[in-house]
Amino acid sequence: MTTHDDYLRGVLKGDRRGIARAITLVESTRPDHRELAQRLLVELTPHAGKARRVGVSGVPGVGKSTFIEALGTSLTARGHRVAVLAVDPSSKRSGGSILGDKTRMARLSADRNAFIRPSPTAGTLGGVATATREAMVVVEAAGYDIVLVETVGVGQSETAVADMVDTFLLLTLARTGDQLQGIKKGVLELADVIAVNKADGEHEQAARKAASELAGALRLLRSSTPVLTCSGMTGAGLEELWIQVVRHQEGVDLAAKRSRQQVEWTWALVRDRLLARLGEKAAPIAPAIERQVLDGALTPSLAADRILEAFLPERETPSG
Ligand SMILES: Nc1nc2c(ncn2[C@@H]2O[C@H](COP(=O)(O)OP(=O)(O)OP(=O)(O)O)[C@@H](O)[C@H]2O)c(=O)[nH]1
Repeated sequence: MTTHDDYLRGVLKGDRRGIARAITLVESTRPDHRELAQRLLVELTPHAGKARRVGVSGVPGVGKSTFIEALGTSLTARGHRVAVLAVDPSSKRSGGSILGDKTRMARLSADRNAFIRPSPTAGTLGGVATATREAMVVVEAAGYDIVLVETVGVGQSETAVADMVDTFLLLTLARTGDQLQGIKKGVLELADVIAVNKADGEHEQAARKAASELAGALRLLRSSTPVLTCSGMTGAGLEELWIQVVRHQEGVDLAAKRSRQQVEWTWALVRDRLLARLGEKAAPIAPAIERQVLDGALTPSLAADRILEAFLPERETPSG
């Protein structure tokens, strides 16, 4: 049986197998594992926090794997240690699109200064995001000084990733017509740096034009988010892009941003767990109450009180 000290030593030694085992532990939902994981995280935390944390987002097909492989190898070539984590609540880990999948980043996964971990499969976004945040503590304590967190450009996972990184990078593609139309507005607000990817060969001109249009549109929105072009395939623009990432981090109060993220994360966990427990407690009475609402015997407001009464020992609900 692996003890607390084994996990701790494995991670601090920076040994890949030890890191992988510790991440498996923090991803586990078994109560005894959770307890061991939290003890481990408390001890690892003082060793963590020294990495640059960068989120990488973009719709499927934008070229994230190729991009991360190219950026990651250029960073390890400059002496960095790069960890790639992922948040993809839909991942099944058996075929299909699994973020952070090693087979999609063959060069980087063979690089001894890189560590790639696919998205945990815990199910809910909250669960997956929590496991990834905890994995970030593990890889940082193990000495990785750059953490790239990949996410799919769909659903709420981008917000979850933006909440755990210092800089959120949005990859997009050149499109004809209105550049903003193809990008969800909320995601634009999350982005600290935007890059029009696949700016190579015959696409290069279109990518440049798209980037300048997008920059113009952002200026109208009073945003100063830098917009660049790059190519994961040729490596063009990656150096300038990394300069912008570093510049962004130098321009914000990182300590304050991370403190805010920790507190927000705490409350997000409270909400998640409260809802989960409420769901468990309410499960036996829920069908009957729902039926009464549908029959008109209960108003939704009274029904909500009934459900909360099953959860709270005494009537402490804020409503009426
Ligand atoms: N021309 C060009 N093609 C690229 C570039 N990057 C990726 N591609 C191609 O675009 C397709 C998708 O690239 P992937 O790197 O797998 O990325 P993705 O589709 O975002 O996929 P996931 O990482 O699975 O989300 C592949 O056919 C790549 O060969 C690039 O910089 N230039």
